[in-house]
Amino acid sequence: MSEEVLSIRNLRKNFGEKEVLKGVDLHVYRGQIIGYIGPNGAGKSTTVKILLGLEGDYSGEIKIFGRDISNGDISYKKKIGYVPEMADVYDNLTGYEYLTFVGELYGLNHDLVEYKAKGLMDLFGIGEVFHTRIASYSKGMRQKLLIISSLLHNPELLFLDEPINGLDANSVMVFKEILAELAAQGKTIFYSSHIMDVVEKISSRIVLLNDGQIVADGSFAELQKKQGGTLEEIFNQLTGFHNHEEIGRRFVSLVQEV
Ligand SMILES: Nc1ncnc2c1ncn2[C@@H]1O[C@H](COP(=O)(O)OP(=O)(O)OP(=O)(O)O)[C@@H](O)[C@H]1O
Repeated sequence: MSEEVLSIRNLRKNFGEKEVLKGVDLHVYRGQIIGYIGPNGAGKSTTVKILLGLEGDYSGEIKIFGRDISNGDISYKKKIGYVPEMADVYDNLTGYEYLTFVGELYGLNHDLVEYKAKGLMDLFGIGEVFHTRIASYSKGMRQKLLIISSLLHNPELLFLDEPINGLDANSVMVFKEILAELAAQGKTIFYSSHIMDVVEKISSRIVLLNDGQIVADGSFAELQKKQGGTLEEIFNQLTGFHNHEEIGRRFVSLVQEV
């Protein structure tokens, strides 16, 4: 087994009275692409925020790169990249200004960041807006900028929350290649999404969180062997959801009441 990058033991988290994470155990190894899925409100973002040190007050043990993250040493964050589901980018900056700012925060030399930022924007098809203000970027362009900013410092561990939001079909193909190549280079990727067919294709391992607990953990082939069907069907079965047709009918029926 290759190097353990992330280890979570009996992770529990409450918001007030509500227990949101109910004893999560997870061990992630170098080069894995983890598809981290689950219903709305299952606790996926909460897990990721705790791992990133953005949310505290949890119980259990978390080790990243072999070190307990509660020990006050935050140097592990230098080797992490993060694409949040929703991010405020600085609209008044240009792509160039934003990326060089982020790169320099990571301690990279200005010329190197500028070179990488321009090259990565060119490759992602947005090079022509390098010196244009972000305020005028389309949704997909902003998303590409976020992806690039998460990778400038060549992180070992990447957290991606709905990273393909707004990306067109061609860009999604490029992005899938980028993920496969990063994993082949030994990077570890934690990928949260509700787009099941993409998760099914890109993940080397799928972890399904339901109501604060892991209810499935394995490759798509392994899950399919146990449950059968597509990942969407496996998701429906394991989260006990069978009444979409009835809900859809009742929803439209209520819409029609005027
Ligand atoms: N800051 C907070 N204060 C109180 N409750 C919170 C807070 N953040 C999250 N929660 C609650 O914790 C639960 C898990 O939320 P979380 O955002 O982790 O879910 P998720 O699995 O990421 O959902 P989604 O798929 O909708 O993004 C929800 O019930 C949510 O209301």
